[in-house]
Amino acid sequence: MIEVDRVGRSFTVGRRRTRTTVHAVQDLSFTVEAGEFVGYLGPNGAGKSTTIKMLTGILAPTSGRIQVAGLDPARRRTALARKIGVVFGQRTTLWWDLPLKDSFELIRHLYKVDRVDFRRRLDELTGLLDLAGFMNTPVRQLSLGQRMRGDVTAALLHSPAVLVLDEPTIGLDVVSKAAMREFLRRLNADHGTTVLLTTHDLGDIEKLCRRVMLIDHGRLTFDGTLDDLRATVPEETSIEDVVARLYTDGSVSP
Ligand SMILES: Nc1ncnc2c1ncn2[C@@H]1O[C@H](COP(=O)(O)OP(=O)(O)OP(=O)(O)O)[C@@H](O)[C@H]1O
Repeated sequence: MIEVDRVGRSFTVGRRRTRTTVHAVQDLSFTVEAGEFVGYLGPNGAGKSTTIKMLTGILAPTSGRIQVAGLDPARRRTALARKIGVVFGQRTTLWWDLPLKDSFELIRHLYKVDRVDFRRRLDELTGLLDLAGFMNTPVRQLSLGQRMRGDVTAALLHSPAVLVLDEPTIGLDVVSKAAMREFLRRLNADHGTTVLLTTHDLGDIEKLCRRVMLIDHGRLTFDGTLDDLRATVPEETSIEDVVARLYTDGSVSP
C-alpha cells in the first residue's frame, strides 16, 4: 500500500554565504502492506513530518521513489486524495466559521462522494466518534477534543484505504485519548484501513501498533515489532525508557 524506495529530501536554507543544505530525509526505504497499523517515531526534527508530506504529495522527494495506493503522490496528488485520508493533529482542515456539518457537506462535494454512501458513512462516524452533540457548532467554538474528532471524520468521509495521522491525540485528555485510540483500533480491525501513525505519545504506539519504525536524523534506525523494540534492551524497561535510549544513542542493537 505504501512503498518508499531510497527516498531523500533536502532543503536549502540561508542566503548566499550562509547557504546550507538540510538533509531532512536520507536514503529512506520501507513498505507498508494493506491493513497494517504502523507507528512512525522519532525525536523532534528527525524527518517524520517531511516523510508524511512526501507520502501525501505536499512535498516532492529530491531523490528516490514513492508509491501510495499505486500512485506517485507528488505527481498524482488529486487522484491520491481520493484514496488517502490525512489528519494533522496540530492543524485543522475544517472551515473555522462553519458548523461542523457544513464542513462535512463541503468535503462531500470536494471529494464527489455519493450522497447515499456519504450519509451512511457520516452516520457511522457520528455514532463511533459521538459527534451528534456539536454537529451544528461552528468549528472555532469546538473544544480541542471535539475538533479532533471532527478532523478525523473529515479525513474518513470518502472511505480512504490509507489513513496518515500526525499526532492525532496531542493535547487530548485521558478519556478523549482512550476513545480516539479505540476508534482507530476498530477502524483498522473492522475496515482494514491501513494506518501510519506519527506520535510522540508512546501510549498510542503501545495500544495500537504491532510494528514500529524509528527515524533519526532523516534515516530509518529501526523497523520491527514493538516486542523487538523492547528486546533491544536487556532488562524489564518501559517503552519510554527504550525509546529515550534509542533517541539518545541513535542506534539499535538487537
Ligand atoms: N521547509 C523546510 N525548510 C527548511 N528545513 C526544513 C523544512 N522542513 C523541515 N526542515 C528541516 O528538516 C528536518 C526534519 O524536519 P521534520 O519537520 O520532518 O521533523 P519531525 O520529525 O517532523 O519533527 P517534530 O517531531 O519536531 O515535528 C529538520 O531539521 C527541519 O528543520
